[in-house]
Amino acid sequence: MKIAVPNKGRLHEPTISLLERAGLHIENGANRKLYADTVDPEVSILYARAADIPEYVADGAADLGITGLDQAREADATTLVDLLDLEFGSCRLVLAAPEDGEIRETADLDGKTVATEFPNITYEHFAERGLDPEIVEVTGATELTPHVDMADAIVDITSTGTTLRMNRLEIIDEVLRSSVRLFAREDVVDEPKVEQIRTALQSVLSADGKRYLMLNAPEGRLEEIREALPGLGGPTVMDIAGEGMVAIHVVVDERDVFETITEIKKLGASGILVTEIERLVE
Ligand SMILES: Nc1ncnc2c1ncn2[C@@H]1O[C@H](COP(=O)(O)OP(=O)(O)OP(=O)(O)O)[C@@H](O)[C@H]1O
Ligand SMILES: O=P(O)(O)OC[C@H]1O[C@H](OP(=O)(O)OP(=O)(O)O)[C@H](O)[C@@H]1O
Ligand SMILES: [Mg+2]
Repeated sequence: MKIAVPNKGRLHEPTISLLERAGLHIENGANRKLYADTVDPEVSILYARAADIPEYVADGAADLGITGLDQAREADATTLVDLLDLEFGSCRLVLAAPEDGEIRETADLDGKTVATEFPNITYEHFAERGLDPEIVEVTGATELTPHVDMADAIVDITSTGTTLRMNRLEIIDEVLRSSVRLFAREDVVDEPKVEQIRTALQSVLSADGKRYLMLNAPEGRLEEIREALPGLGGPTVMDIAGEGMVAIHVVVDERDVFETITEIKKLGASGILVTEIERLVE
């Protein structure tokens, strides 16, 4: 089983970190290598450009791929199945035009020129509305094109909005919301290894923002303490031999930790320990 992952750019680092946290440690993965092994002898890594990953998976060079939804849509790889939202690389593909210019809405672009790194998505967006602008494909610095008379508007990625603002462009329309996904080729979706990888990645996402709370409590106050714990599926309670005390373990949301601790201390809890959770399989 081969997973195609971004070899550079902003998606590289978070993808590697997620795989590591999921237990798929990468071995011999020195920079600029095309392939790397993982601790799982059945799983290897293929490094590729984010934009090429959908095609690599569709063509069989890899079986799974981690890249942005925008890239999968642009590649129009219809044999790809979106298995899991990995919840990073969140951005929007938007139609934007010069502030205070003539272009006020999407329809104003009929017969005009739109520059983009995403010609297929852009074409679809306008075609669905019965519009037919000229689409100019660029490979970067798209935001400059309206200022050098190359285009009347652009379709480009935005997240914080800084780049658009810096280039005095404003959003006319939203074309696509994107985030990084785990994609699989249709014919491998049912393989046990694919489900195993999906579950491992999911377990990292599930653990995010959660904490493991351990504490000791007088047995007599167990019910009150139980009520104060906003736990996932209820706490685990263990007897501490012969002391009239119980040990309680529970998973709580990170944002509830402070309030919960204050509450349970009042109820006689002691020896409270809070730890991070690496993975959580629900
Ligand atoms: N500003 C952003 N905020 C969030 N996600 C982004 C942003 N820009 C791009 N992305 C996501 O990251 C993906 C890849 O973008 P990135 O810039 O890392 O690669 P790239 O431009 O292809 O890199 P390179 O040109 O160096 O190969 C995009 O397809 C999109 O899904
Ligand atoms: O809304 P913002 O937070 O400003 O982000 C948007 C910018 O981010 C991306 O560029 P990137 O930084 O990847 O540079 P690149 O053009 O070299 O790919 C994208 O192409 C935009 O230019
Ligand atoms: Mg980029």
